[in-house]
Amino acid sequence: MSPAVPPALSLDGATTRYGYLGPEGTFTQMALHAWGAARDAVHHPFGSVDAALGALRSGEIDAAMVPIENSVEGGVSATLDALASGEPLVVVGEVLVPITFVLAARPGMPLADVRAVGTHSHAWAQVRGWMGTHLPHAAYVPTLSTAAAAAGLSEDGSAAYDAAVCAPVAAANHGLEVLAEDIGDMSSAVTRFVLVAKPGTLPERTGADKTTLVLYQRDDHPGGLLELLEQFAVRGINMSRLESRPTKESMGRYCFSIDIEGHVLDERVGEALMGLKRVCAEVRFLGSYPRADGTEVRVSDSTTDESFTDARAWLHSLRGLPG
Ligand SMILES: O=C(O)C(=O)C[C@]1(C(=O)O)C=C[C@@H](O)C=C1
Repeated sequence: MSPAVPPALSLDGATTRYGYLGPEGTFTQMALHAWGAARDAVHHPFGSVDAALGALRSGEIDAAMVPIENSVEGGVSATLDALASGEPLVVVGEVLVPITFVLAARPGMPLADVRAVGTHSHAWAQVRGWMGTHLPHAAYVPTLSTAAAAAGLSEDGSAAYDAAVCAPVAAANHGLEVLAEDIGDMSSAVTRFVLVAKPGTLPERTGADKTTLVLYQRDDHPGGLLELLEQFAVRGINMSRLESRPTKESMGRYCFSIDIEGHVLDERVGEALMGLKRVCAEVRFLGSYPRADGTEVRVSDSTTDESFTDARAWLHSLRGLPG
């Protein structure tokens, strides 16, 4: 799978300070390498998504690579929630990384003796079937990342688990022995990562773009979600992700985290955003950026830029205004 081609950003490769969910050996670090971040740039590992995005907000780093969505387990709540509130941040690019897990332990540990396994919650969800078959009695110990689980085994022997589910590179980095390879339940598993920056960086329109939004409703009423979605439907905009997340203010209050196909500079996307601005309590624009898979957006004749500008010129003529 080919990684995203970095767009023209004001993030200059050699001097950019990149943060990522670490430590070394995470899938997130692989995403940063696949993005093409210059090896001589600063690559700063953080212990959590919140810590990486916090450092971005405080100006300690210029951009952060974080996981947002996995093809097996779905959205990464820590990322969705950190982007949905607080000081605004924007996505400037995405990377897709194929996910392959190994089960690794200190040298000499037989598989039959593994009583507890440490890993990231998203990784555990992707190996549940394998664990049920091969280690049905093993307890699960959550760690902040898959590489943190591997690192824990190589430390002073105090880890609360005997084996880690991690990337092959993390096992190698820590001198661990691989007890089993390719233990993911879905061999096609992919995680989507986003490079996040402060607002002010708008990647160029490529014709193969995505826009990410978080929508807050004014109130709860029949057809409320339909009212939001029809803004896309009537303008021929395809949605590629929709998730509801609690606003955390009270029970039953949700916001909607959405990816649509297209760029904020596309007329149809701009018109949809204006429609949402009218009907929502808040529209949080989380960026327009090139799709990692490069698939061009299919646009019907009635929703091209030209059809919108023609219609606007026609309205202006009815109003006696210049085109
Ligand atoms: O723990 C890691 O290695 C990560 O990069 C995090 C993460 C995730 O949040 O989904 C990334 C990819 C895998 O799906 C499992 C864990």
